[in-house]
Amino acid sequence: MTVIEVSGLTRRYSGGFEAVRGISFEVERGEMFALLGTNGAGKTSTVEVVEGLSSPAAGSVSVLGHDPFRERSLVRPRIGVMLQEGGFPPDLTVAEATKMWAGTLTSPRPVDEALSLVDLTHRASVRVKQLSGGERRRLDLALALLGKPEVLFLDEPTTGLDPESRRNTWELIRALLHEGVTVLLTTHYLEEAQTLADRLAIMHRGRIVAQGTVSEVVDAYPSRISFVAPRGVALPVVADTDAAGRVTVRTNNLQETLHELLAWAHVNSVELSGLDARSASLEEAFLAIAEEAA
Ligand SMILES: Nc1ncnc2c1ncn2[C@@H]1O[C@H](COP(=O)(O)OP(=O)(O)OP(=O)(O)O)[C@@H](O)[C@H]1O
Repeated sequence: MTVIEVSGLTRRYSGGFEAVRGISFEVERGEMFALLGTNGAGKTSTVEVVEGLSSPAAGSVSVLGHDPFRERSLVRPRIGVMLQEGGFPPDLTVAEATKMWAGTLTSPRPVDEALSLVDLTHRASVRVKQLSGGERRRLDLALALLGKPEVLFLDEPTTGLDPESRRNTWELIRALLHEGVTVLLTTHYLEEAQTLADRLAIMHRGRIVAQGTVSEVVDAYPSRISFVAPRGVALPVVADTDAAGRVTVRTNNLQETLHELLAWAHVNSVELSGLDARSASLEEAFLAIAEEAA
């Protein structure tokens, strides 16, 4: 079932600037779709329209089968938005802020449950202003989850989190996806998208310049094999060697090239020290795409 459908979406600001220029993507139930892009690419401008905060200048958006702007009252209770800085009176405690937010919802989770999901139970009686940056981010997530949303909008959900909290948040998001929650993620943190997203789109200047599963996007970029070989040996493959003698081979067929190299090293008794072979990362693909697009 398609939960989010964006077709030919264009968003224009007063003054005529087109921040989003005819983009299309779909997100299925229980799937995470990540919107990535350079600064000013149009991610926030897109997400705001999908959340129903603004109407498109052209094209259409559907969330859970409804127009999120014109039928906002039907869509809003079923979505959760993780805001950047919830904007609560800083003197409220964590429990009070959560309770206050719960008061605006029709059938919220119990406050204790929402806080426990994000590991903030032990901080329930602390004032919001006394939380660390990472704890505040987790409170923002608790508030987004309070209404048991079917669709969750996450904007940089793990910024400022320490590695353990980040892992825990990823686990929580995975569990939500498993339960069938649909997630639209925007992030600059490419490892997060690579780890969690089923599919993603990379935006640049209002357009989608690459879209697909992580491997579809990444596979278009060469894998890399590197090692240090004894000086003077003639390698069986095309390679670059840096001043320190480290050899880098780029290939579109990692398995084949690696096999060829290892067979050659074996037959010729050549030691490839510090051997490392890896597919392109999402970060490398992103940088290459951003460079090409610019
Ligand atoms: N209210 C506005 N009026 C006019 N232009 C705007 C407005 N809001 C955003 N823009 C412009 O629209 C473009 C897209 O901005 P947007 O915030 O959607 O990008 P983004 O991809 O979310 O960027 P970032 O990664 O920096 O958060 C930018 O050029 C921005 O300056």
